[in-house]
Amino acid sequence: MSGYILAIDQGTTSTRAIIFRTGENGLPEPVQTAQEEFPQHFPASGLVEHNPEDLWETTIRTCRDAIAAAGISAADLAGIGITNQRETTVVWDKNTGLPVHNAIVWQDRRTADYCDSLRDAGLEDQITAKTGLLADPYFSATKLRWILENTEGARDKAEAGDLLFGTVDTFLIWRLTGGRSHVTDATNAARTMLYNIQDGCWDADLLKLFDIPASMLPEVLDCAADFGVTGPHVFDGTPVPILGVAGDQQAATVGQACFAPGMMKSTYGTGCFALMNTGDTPVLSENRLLTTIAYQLNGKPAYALEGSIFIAGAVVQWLRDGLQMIGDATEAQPLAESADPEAVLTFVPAFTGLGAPYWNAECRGAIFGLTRGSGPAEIAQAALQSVAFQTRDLVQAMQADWEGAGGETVLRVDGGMANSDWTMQALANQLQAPVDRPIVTETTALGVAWLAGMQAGICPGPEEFSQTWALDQRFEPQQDAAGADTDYARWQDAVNRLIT
Ligand SMILES: Nc1ncnc2c1ncn2[C@@H]1O[C@H](COP(=O)(O)OP(=O)(O)O)[C@@H](O)[C@H]1O
Ligand SMILES: O=P(O)(O)OC[C@H](O)CO
Repeated sequence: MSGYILAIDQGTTSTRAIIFRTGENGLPEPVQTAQEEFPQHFPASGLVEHNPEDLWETTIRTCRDAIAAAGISAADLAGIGITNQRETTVVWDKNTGLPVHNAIVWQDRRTADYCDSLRDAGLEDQITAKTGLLADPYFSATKLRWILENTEGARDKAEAGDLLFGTVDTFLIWRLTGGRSHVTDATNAARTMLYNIQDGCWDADLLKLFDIPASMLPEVLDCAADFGVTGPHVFDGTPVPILGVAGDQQAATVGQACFAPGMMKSTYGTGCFALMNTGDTPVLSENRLLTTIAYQLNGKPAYALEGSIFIAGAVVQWLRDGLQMIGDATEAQPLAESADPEAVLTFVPAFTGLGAPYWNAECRGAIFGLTRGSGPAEIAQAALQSVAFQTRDLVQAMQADWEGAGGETVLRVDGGMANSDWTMQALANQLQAPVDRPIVTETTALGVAWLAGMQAGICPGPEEFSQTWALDQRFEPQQDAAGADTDYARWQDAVNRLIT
């Protein structure tokens, strides 16, 4: 059966709407994309906010633009899939529909001191056992608590049942359905630090710990489910069902067809997120990785180990916007290739601290080894190489954590920065393992389009879908292991200097 699916990918720096057409083989193929960047707000060092109205308006505009550009109408859509930047926290008044504060973005570190106090009080182990996460400002719970504590009148309104909480998927669905659906999926819930991934429910102890009224929380559904139907305000009166939802990194895991335990993907967008499927058992990390839900179908969660790096493509954005060394992200690679081969700069892009496996919220970025000869090319090369070193940190931690990660590791890559061949080659060199880039690198949107298509009955099940995954290019290691280790030791030394 064929049909059209609209995938909404609400990311950290831009919103995309992509129309997929599902052909006879069941593979949703992208036919049109509309994309809009929106403003980032940095009220102070380490603070990152989005205006929720920007998230909503770019969503609506890109959806309408993509539908028009594809030459179809909303009535042709079998369903909508939504994937989103995770953890970012929105609180709104259910009576007015208006947010009470800007969205606090996943990168925001304002609750670092509070997280330190949780650790000092010995509460991190309990949090990890229940949620698979660490006591870090990254996750929604402490951001939500901060909004209730610091926004005038919010606590009282929340206690009275007037405020709703959501990650970005939930906020968009609430708006799309005209306030009729207050829902999320298990993958987004798993990033809040309020959801018990072992028991599959909001955790009463954690709600008490963070002082969050249960009435604020959305209902948690599978990734392929009936999330609601768009109201008449969205597509000129045509109702379209929302049938698939997953956090963007989990959607990419699905889009990369990492359905078997041991399969791993890494997505290079603003940050970098590596997820390894560990099957139906949550593997608790001993190396400061996260345990999360990769996807949940028919009430059954598949778990993953996750390594989260806060700055990957964002380092290229900094070369472009901060240093104005390049005019476009695609110029980073040719610039890096022109670097002096003898230069050994080491760039630790800890602009908002370091994520896995270090979890240091206070440290900030640094470039080591600068000489009079260091210029834009050498800095660009070190910036791209930092992504390879950070991924090696994660992959090594996964291998140490779980025996299922042994054997030959093949990393499937995607996201904007995966388009840089130089970076992907540096990655294969550091991992001493192949790196596979698929033809469709819009895996995030693909994953959620497939989830929605499966729920609509126009896409096949996981097995058939995984057979449609197609390789664009495999990067094999070209550097010997000793050389790669020497480079990596330089990185480790640089990180140690920053965090000790
Ligand atoms: N050819 C390229 N080389 C290096 N970095 C790139 C390239 N193309 C895109 N990027 C980087 O990838 C990121 C965009 O990727 P994308 O997957 O759209 O991210 P997000 O969903 O986080 O907004 C940007 O940070 C950009 O700097
Ligand atoms: O917007 P992205 O693609 O950088 O993804 C953000 C992550 O979901 C944050 O956990």
